[in-house]
Amino acid sequence: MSDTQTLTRDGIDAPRLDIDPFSDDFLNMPYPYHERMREAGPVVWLEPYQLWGVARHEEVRAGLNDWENFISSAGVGLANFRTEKPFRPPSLILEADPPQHTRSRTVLARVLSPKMMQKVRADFEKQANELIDRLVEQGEFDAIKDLAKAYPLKVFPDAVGLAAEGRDNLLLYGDMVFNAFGPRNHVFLDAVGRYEPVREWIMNQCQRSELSPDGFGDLIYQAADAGEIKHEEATLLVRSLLSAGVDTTVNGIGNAMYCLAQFPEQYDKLVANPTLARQTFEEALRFESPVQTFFRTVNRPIEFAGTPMLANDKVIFFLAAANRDGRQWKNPDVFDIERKPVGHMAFGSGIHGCVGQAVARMEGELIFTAMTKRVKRIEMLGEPTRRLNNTLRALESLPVRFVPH
Ligand code: HEM
Ligand SMILES: O=C(O)c1ccc(-c2ccccn2)cc1
Repeated sequence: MSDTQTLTRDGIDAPRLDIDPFSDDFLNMPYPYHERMREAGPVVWLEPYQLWGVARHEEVRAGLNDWENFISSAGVGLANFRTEKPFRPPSLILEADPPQHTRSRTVLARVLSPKMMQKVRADFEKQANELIDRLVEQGEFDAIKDLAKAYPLKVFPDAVGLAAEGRDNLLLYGDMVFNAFGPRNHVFLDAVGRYEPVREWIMNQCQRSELSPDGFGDLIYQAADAGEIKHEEATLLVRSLLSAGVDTTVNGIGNAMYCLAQFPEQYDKLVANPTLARQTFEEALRFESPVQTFFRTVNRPIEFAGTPMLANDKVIFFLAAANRDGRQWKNPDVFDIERKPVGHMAFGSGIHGCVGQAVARMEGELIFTAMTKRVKRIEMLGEPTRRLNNTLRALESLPVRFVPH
């Protein structure tokens, strides 16, 4: 056995690939690797981590919709909670299966419903308009720090009912949460150093006493008052909002800004037809998916896409690969805001499909609508820099100029 060859399992009835989806090379530029995995077959065996990879749209969708064979309660990262201590107390919604998941989902689905969005839409719209006004005034700025981070960090914690102080901690926490789904590589270790000081702060913000009345957070505690869930469960569900509700939209908006800055003819189309704002955000989610991957754990011996799998096997679903699968999309590698990217996997699919997607879509729609009214052209002033994360596709900086109408 050469020291480079990893110890691998017999009986793998699928193409074996020596691809490490958490290497810097993969995280910096995943698309060639996605292509290799899609072309190798519907399911591949990734040698470095000894796990299954699914990269084609059809099989990603099918796997995420089969929650009984591909479970979440053993963790949706590399770690198997049946054999390893989770890095934090498991989420009562993400890292849960029915019936626990069902109770949590019912509460969060109500709090984050399109009906609730109508209640906060005016605030989100006012903040979007004021922010874009300021950035047009400023002219040159960093589209990540001054726009993609600034907007979600203002509107979402406001809606949750958080105090104004210390909100940058939400970015440190989100970076940690999404790194923790991956291996303990340098990306994770760098993040865990920054996370220690904020762990306690995050849990304090989830206490009912810290949340303003009738915000999203307080509404979760009201569900506990009504006996739907326990009060200690409400605290963890507020943590879910803080874990998943910021770093995701920051990168959804950040990646969309990069798409519009890279392809100015697409921005021209948006300016000519601002009703395409929502669809533009959707196409950016497909083309440059903020959430690239996550896992499931095989619950019992099964055959999936013709491949036998064993209980406790880990399966990684490449959402971003599914979103550029030529079996599903015409010209998948083209950013085209006139495409209707229905069926993309950026929000997942099935019972765990993103419960916050109405919030995310509203943030995207309002920011890009505000921009089209004021900004004639977005000019890139230099190359962006990337923030490597085990799960998220994220930019660190993107220097741009807004040219007003
Ligand atoms: C562009 C922004 C967003 C993206 C790309 C995104 C993506 C996703 C994905 C892929 C999942 C599925 C995870 C799985 O199947 O294991 C998910 C679940 C979830 N998302 Fe989002 N999300 C976004 C914004 C949000 C926001 C704004 C919130 C909160 C307000 C949120 C809260 C959640 C929660 C609580 C879950 C777990 C749902 C469940 O397990 O039933 N997300 N999200
Ligand atoms: O309930 C939580 O704490 C939580 C919920 C959702 C996520 C997540 C995971 C993968 C993709 C998108 N969102 C993370 C954390």
